[in-house]
Amino acid sequence: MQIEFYKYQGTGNDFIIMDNRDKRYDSLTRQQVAFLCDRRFGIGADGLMLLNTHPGYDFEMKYYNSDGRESTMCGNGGRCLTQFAYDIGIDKTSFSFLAVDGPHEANINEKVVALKMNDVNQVRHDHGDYILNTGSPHYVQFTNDVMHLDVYKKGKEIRHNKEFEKEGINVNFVEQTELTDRIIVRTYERGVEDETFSCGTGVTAAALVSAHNDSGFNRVEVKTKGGLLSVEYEKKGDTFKNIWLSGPAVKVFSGTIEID
Ligand SMILES: N[C@@H](CCC[C@H](N)C(=O)O)C(=O)O
Repeated sequence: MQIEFYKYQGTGNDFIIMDNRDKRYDSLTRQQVAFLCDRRFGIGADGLMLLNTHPGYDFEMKYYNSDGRESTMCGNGGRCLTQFAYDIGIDKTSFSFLAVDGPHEANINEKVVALKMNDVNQVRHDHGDYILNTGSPHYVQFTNDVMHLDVYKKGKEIRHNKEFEKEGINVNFVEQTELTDRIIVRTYERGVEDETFSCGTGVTAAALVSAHNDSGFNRVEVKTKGGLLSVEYEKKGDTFKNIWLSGPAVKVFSGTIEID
């Protein structure tokens, strides 16, 4: 089968995207997705997305991790897919799309793609660390000197501990900088089973638990290995709403590939 693909990245979190409005890629197998995402034998990416149609929405997002399995919400993926929708002619600046965790809004403004995330109503406190779901499950641990941390080793340990082994969890290491509204985040992603350059739902989780205003509006700037994102939200206790994740989403290249 010949595949027409597009490669996008959002702060270095990279994705293969396929236009599936005519359903031609409906029967992709787990092995085929894993092959396409393989950085040596395939195209190479952290994940793969199909842009599907869905009544009442501009499009539907289907997301697979690089291990070939369909997974939960991907924040950078949602931002890249919105830019892709615009690039293929869905000519809007405000989109509404359906993802695995429900409806999302997204806006494009001067090369910044902003994605509205679902409200978060629960944060679990775990020995000074945090566990929360921002569309995907996240573990957040604060640390010093995050750029020198062995994220692969430490992230893998937490992801595979008894509690998380079966479902998996994404693990974020966060450094609070001297500026109250700026943090640095590095993430070990389940399903990639490695550190990625950025993780949108992870950055969101880290920004929520880094609030500098406990009752009201917050804006947190987040530095990742692949660039800068920002997260805006309203906080009341452990509930968060009007959460917007914003940053660049860029087309890298497109092409065709033959797969068995
Ligand atoms: N890179 C993503 C998260 C993708 C899903 C994650 N690997 C999982 O399976 O939970 C993002 O930008 O949010």
